[in-house]
Amino acid sequence: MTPTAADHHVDSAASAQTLEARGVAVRYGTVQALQGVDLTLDSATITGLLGMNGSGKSSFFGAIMGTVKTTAGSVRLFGAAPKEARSRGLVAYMPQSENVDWDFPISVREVVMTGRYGRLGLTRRPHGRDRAAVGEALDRVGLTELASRQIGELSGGQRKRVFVARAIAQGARLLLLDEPFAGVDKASEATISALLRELRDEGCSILISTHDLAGVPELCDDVVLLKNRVLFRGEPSEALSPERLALVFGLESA
Ligand SMILES: Nc1ncnc2c1ncn2[C@@H]1O[C@H](COP(=O)(O)OP(=O)(O)OP(=O)(O)O)[C@@H](O)[C@H]1O
Repeated sequence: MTPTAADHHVDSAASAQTLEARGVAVRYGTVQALQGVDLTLDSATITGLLGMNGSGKSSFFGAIMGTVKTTAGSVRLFGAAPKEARSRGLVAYMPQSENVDWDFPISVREVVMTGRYGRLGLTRRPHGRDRAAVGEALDRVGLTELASRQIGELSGGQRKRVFVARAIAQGARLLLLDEPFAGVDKASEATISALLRELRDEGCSILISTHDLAGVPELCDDVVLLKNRVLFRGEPSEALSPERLALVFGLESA
């Protein structure tokens, strides 16, 4: 088969660093949410982003997606600017549940199809291959039977799985998950964690903000401790030492 321009993009993306953030700063009026944040991510890793409320986790996700304005520094995804990486479908974002309008009249299948929008062209009319990709993604996260439901008619864990399915349908290579386990029961958390590990093993890089410290050693390969800047980056066992937790959360232990 003759290589296409799209293939060339994917090839060049494969050779570049998944994420390269240098000196990122975000400021809202007088609030300095992030300052001097450096972070690189490789493919095929799950990285936990830990920090207390207000430490800048969501702002960092926004800076990576290019939806929050940075006041200093640079972000490259697969060698491209955030907006370009987004338009190429390389990066997917799962927002915190409270930032989603669950009453919006849209079905599970339609939300997952939005992951294909970048490929649909101006008419936004799905082709057979788009419907097949959505069907496979729904199947993979176990939501096939609920595909026609309005998104508000799902449990907390099912709602999270819709976003994982959307990222799969999109073919994203970097997943940014903001609190994927909030409002999720233990069984659903285990299902979602297993799915994320599978995606990691297929080469995806996954950055997860979570307050669920107990689940971090099993899920994450690597941990970043954030307090408006990166305080620590390394193995979960080192990140979760009592001294480091005290520094970041003011806690004695996990
Ligand atoms: N739109 C905004 N306008 C003004 N200040 C903001 C805005 N968004 C965030 N902030 C402030 O920036 C800082 C970082 O917020 P951010 O939401 O990035 O933290 P977070 O670590 O994601 O918090 P949480 O764990 O509560 O979600 C906080 O002090 C917050 O109050």
